[in-house]
Amino acid sequence: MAKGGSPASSSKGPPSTVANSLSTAPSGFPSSVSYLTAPLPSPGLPKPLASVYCAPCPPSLFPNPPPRLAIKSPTSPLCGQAGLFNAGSKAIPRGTWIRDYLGVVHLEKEADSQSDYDLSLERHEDGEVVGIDATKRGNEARFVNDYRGWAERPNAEFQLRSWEVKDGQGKVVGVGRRMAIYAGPRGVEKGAELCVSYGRGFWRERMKEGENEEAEED
Ligand SMILES: C[S@@+](CC[C@H](N)C(=O)[O-])C[C@H]1O[C@@H](n2cnc3c(N)ncnc32)[C@H](O)[C@@H]1O
Repeated sequence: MAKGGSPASSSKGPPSTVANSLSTAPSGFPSSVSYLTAPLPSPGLPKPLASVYCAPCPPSLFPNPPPRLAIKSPTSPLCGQAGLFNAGSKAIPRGTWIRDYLGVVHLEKEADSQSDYDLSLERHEDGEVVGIDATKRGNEARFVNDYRGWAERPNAEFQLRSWEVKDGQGKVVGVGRRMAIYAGPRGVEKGAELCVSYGRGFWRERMKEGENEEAEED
């Protein structure tokens, strides 16, 4: 559902209130889903990958303070579902980091093909695809809907976010990577529902599943 990009950060950052304000679930977060503040590794995820994709992000390395969000009934006609809204007092400016997409990080062979909350984090040169699934554990990012069918265009986008942790001598002692939601080129208006593009591949798979189900019913 997501593609990569890569705003890397290494030293500059907002005040440490960022980590605190991300530590509690926003209003509307379902009690049936465990609220995460950092991704979790699946049982089969090799340790070197877990150290990159699941390490907590040092508070000083978040790109900006997290905008206020709410989970509510969506603008779109998605019956009984929820969407993610800008609940702040202003528009979210273009390029603002909004949230990391948190969930269980896994290899492709562990992917749940029925999941509505699984996205591709990164494809490695050896062909291995690392995914992240927020079905049972995640954060508010799991509620972002696709723009198709109800909005003219996405107002937000998925991008890969990377950081480096350095020691006192400037030597890199750790790296981290997350799939994150950023405000799109026109920003996100006050009160607006956030929407992204999941990518055509996501919907193509859905259509195939629908066709298979219909064929089974015939
Ligand atoms: C990551 S979840 C998004 C949050 C979801 N609305 C919820 O309430 O949990 C992805 C699922 O939302 C639904 N969805 C998101 N955007 C949609 C759209 N534009 N049209 C139809 N269904 C959509 C689909 O069922 C999709 O599998």
